[in-house]
Amino acid sequence: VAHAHGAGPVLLREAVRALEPTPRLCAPSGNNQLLVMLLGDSGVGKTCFLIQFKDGAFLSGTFIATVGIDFRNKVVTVDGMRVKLQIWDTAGQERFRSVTHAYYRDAQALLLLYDITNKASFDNIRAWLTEIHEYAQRDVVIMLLGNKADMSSERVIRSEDGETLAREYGVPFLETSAKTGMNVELAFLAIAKELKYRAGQSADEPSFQIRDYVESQKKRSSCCSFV
Ligand SMILES: Nc1nc2c(ncn2[C@@H]2O[C@H](COP(=O)(O)OP(=O)(O)OP(=O)(O)O)[C@@H](O)[C@H]2O)c(=O)[nH]1
Repeated sequence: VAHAHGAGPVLLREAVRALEPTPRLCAPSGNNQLLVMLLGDSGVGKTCFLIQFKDGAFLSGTFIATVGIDFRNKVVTVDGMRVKLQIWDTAGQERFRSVTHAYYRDAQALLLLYDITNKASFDNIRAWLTEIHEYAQRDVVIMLLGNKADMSSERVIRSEDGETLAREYGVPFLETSAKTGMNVELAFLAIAKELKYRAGQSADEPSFQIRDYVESQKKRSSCCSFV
C-alpha cells in the first residue's frame, strides 16, 4: 500500500484517481490564455493555494496529496484586458516527477512554493530551480512563494531568507497564506501582468518590473502583529 505524504494509507480518492489517465491539458489558444504551473514539495499548500485563488475558500482538515497533475481555469482582468489563466496543480511527491516534468515546457509561468514552517521544503527550492532550468522554457516567469505565512508561531524560515534566495536567482518573492488568502491573488496578477507586458511590449509603454510591482503591492503580514 502506497502512502500519501508519508502520513497514512492512500485515501480512496487518490487510489481512484491514480487509475485515471493523466488529464489532457489544453495548449494555449491565443494571446489571452496563460499557462501557470504550481510547483514545490508535497504538503507546501499548492492545492489549497489554487482553491483559495479560484473559489476564495480554504480546505482544512485531511490532507489529500495530488496525484500527477490537475488544473483549474480562472479569468482575471489585467489593465482592463480579460486574461484566462489555466493553472496546473502538480503533485509534489517524488514518485510523480516524471509525469510533471512532461508539462514544464508548456508553462509560461511557474509559482514555486515552500512552507515557512518546513525547512526541508525551503532547502529543496534550489533543487526545484535546477529542475526548472532543465525542463522549462528559458524565458519562463518564475515567482518564489513562502506559503503558510499565517502560521507565525511555527515559522522556521525567516522572510529575509526567502528574499535573499529569490534575489540570488533574480526572481520576485512573496510570503502568502492559502488559509487567509494573503497575497494569493497578487501572485497570479503579477504574473499575468508580466506576461501581458512581455507580449505587448512597445516603445511607448513604460517598462513594467514585476519585482517592483510585487514589492509595492504586497501585504507583509496576514494579521495584526503590529497593532
Ligand atoms: N495554516 C495553513 N495551512 C495550509 C496552508 N496551505 C496549505 N495548508 C495545509 O497544508 C496541507 C497540505 O496542503 P496541500 O494544498 O494539499 O499541499 P500540496 O502542496 O498541494 O501537496 P501535494 O499535492 O502532495 O503536492 C493541508 O493540510 C492544508 O490544509 C496555509 O497557507 N496555511
